[in-house]
This record gives sequence, C-alpha cells and structure tokens, in this order.
Amino acid sequence: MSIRFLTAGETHGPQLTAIIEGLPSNLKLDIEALNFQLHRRQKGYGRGRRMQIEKDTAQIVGGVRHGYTTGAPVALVVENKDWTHWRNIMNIEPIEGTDEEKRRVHRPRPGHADLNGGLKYNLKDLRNVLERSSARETAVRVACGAIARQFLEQFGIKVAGQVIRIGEIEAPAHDLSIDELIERTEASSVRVVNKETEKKMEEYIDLIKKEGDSIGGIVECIVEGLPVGLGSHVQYDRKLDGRIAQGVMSINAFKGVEVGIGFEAGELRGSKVHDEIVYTEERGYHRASNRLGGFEGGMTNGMPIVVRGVMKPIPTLYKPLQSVDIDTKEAFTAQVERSDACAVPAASVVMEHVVTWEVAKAFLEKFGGDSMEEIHANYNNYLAQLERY
Ligand SMILES: Cc1cc2nc3c(=O)[nH]c(=O)nc-3n(C[C@H](O)[C@H](O)[C@H](O)COP(=O)(O)O)c2cc1C
Ligand SMILES: C=C(O[C@@H]1CC(C(=O)O)=C[C@@H](OP(=O)(O)O)[C@H]1O)C(=O)O
Repeated sequence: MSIRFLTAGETHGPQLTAIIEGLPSNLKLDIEALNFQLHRRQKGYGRGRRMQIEKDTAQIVGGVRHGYTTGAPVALVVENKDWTHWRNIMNIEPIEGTDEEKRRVHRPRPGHADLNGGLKYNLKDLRNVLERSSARETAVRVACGAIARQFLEQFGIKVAGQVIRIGEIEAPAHDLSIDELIERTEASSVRVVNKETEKKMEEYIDLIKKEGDSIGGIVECIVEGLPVGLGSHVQYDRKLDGRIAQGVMSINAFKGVEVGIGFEAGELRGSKVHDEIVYTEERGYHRASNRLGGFEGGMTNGMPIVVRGVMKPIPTLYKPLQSVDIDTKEAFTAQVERSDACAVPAASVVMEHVVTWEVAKAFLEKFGGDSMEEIHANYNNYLAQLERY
C-alpha cells in the first residue's frame, strides 16, 4: 500500500489540479485546517504582488463524502485568481505585432527553467516553460501535504518548519518544544521564533528588494512522534532519508539538503557524530542526542527527523543579468517578469509539506490498510511488538 499524487496546471492558467491515489477510507478531512496551510504558504515576507491577488483555498472535487475519505482517489483544485488578467495571453497564440506577441518571452532568465525548457521541448515562446516551472505548483503540493499532515496527526505525529537563515541573517538556536515552535513560527512573517531576528530579516529583505536583487536562505523541518522503522535499509529506493532528500531537492530553487548535522559530519570525529543508544523502561530504546537527525540505515530511529534545505536566490531580478535573445542570438538583459524578492519563508512551508508527504507515504507502506481502522490496528500491533522486543 502506498500513496502517490500528480499535479497539473499552469501558473497563469485557470487552476491547479492534484489527484491523490492510495489514501485510506474514513480519514476525517478538515478543509479549514487544509486551507490554513495554503494561507501560511502565501503569507511569508518578501513576496511580490501576485500573493495579494491570490487567496488560495482548495476545493475537493472527488474521493471525499461528508468530510471523510472513501478510499477513492482524492481530487482537489486550487484556483488561480490571476487567470482573469492572463486569459488572452494564455489562450491566444502570439501573432506578430499584437499585444500577445509583445508578451512572448524570448529572453531567458539565468537561473530559471526558461532556456533549458525551450531547447528541450522546442518551444519558441518561453512562457510555455515558465508557466509550468513556476513555483505556483507548490500550492497544490502543499494541499496534498496538508492532507498527509492530517493523516499523520491521527497517530500523534507533528511537523514544524522554521527559517534558519536569510542571506547574511542567521536565526539564533533555541530549545523550544515542537508545539511552541509551531505556535511562534505561525505568528512570524519570516517563520522564526525570535522577534528581533524577524525584524532584521524583514529589513534585510527590504534592502535587497530596493536594490533590484533577490536573496535565498536555509530552512529546517522537524517531525516528531515517529515510530522506529519507517523506510528500510534493504533497498536504495526504500531509504526514507533518500526519499526526503529527493522531495526537498524537487522544490523550486532548492540547491541542497542535509539531515541532522549534515555536511558538518564531514568535519567531525565519529565520537562527536554518532548518537549513543540508551534504554529506559519509560522510553524504551532511544538516543542520547540527535546529531543524525532521526535516521540510521535509511530508517527512522524514533528520534525527531531534522532536515534542512537551502534555497538559492530568486532568479528573476528587477536589475536583470545578461542573457541572449533566442530570436536574434544577441546579448540582452533577461526579461523582467513580476517576481518575489525572497520566498524563503514561503518555501519553509512548502518543505514542511514535502517532508510530511514522504513520511506519510512511508507510514502507509509500513502500516498500510484500506481504512483508518485497519491502519490503526496494524500500528498498535507494531507498537506492542516493539514493547516486547
Ligand atoms: C515559494 C517559491 C516562490 C518562488 N517565486 C519565484 C519568483 O517570484 N520568481 C522567480 O524567478 N523564481 C521564483 N521561484 C524560484 C523558481 O521557481 C525556480 O528557480 C525555477 O523553477 C527554476 O528551478 P530551479 O531553481 O529549481 O532550478 C520561487 C520558488 C519558490 C519555492
Ligand atoms: C504564484 C506563486 O509564485 C510565483 C512563483 C514564480 C516562479 O517563477 O516560480 C513566479 C511568480 O509568479 P508571478 O509572475 O505570477 O508573480 C510568483 O508569484 C505562488 O507561490 O503561488
């Protein structure tokens, strides 16, 4: 038993669509809680005008009746309110000399998918590439992850996300509980727990924006309440840390991922990296520390999952970089599209949901059943087995 989803839709088309296959029946879906996650993704500081136009809400159009999943594929759509402004541009083929022709994209932006996509798909209007490569797609990916989050909540599993760095500004370390972390980051425009850092990050983003530039950063996701043994060491594509890394790297503009102390593990001795194993009646087997971020052998070890991802600066610059016009092959500055200056706080919410999805998928593979009742029984049976071990 596994779950999968596909998405479709363009950033300036009428809507985004997702179909989720493999969800069990009798999962209660709270649409308000789902929409709250979409709202969180939109709210991050540093975004452009588009986020003022969109009011993302998901409409479930299949697989749910009276608030519960039926076991059928769940279909959901998120409308693009901006579509009304783009109707002609999206629908009419460019005709020379018309407004639509003027809106044809022929000066690829360094750092975006424009040129690679144009060459690969033999498309002369690079809009046909940017429409789908746009991170607008992450709205429905968050919707799918938000359903996965509600599934995991039924088993006491919680997910939080925070911004660790935006450009030169780093958030100080803290030892808040996951509930406190969720509460504080929800209230913050840049998804940090500390007011002083929030202010510094906002000012920094404003400065970058004023200079016509963009900025990236580092985000972290934490998952708590997990059992030992999600994922498996027996086959490369069942290693859950590897799957999470793929998911994180698939987020637009992400250039790296690390689990636990990640790249720092290359600098330290083994005695400073591995987490000692301890046993108590109360907690059973656990680790004295969590430097490996909840994974050994591609399996969860019962400690919180800690994953970080790095996002590069947004490619579209109001002071554009040099590029080449695909019509004339002459050097030009890249086309300026309306753009975000910094999307790191939004990307933090995206990463939470991408990680959540992978965890839910592994959870269903291990405890899979066709109904929530069957999964609960399988899960409880496994917990009892762990206790007897
Ligand atoms: C939430 C979010 C918002 C983004 N907003 C923009 C944007 O406004 N302008 C832009 O050029 N790129 C934006 N990006 C990044 C591009 O989508 C991304 O760089 C592009 O798809 C190329 O893919 P790659 O960077 O992964 O290679 C955004 C990314 C995320 C995650
Ligand atoms: C629409 C979203 O993000 C978009 C992602 C994006 C890109 O190139 O990735 C470019 C911008 O699109 P537009 O040119 O329409 O303003 C962002 O606003 C969203 O996150 O919902």
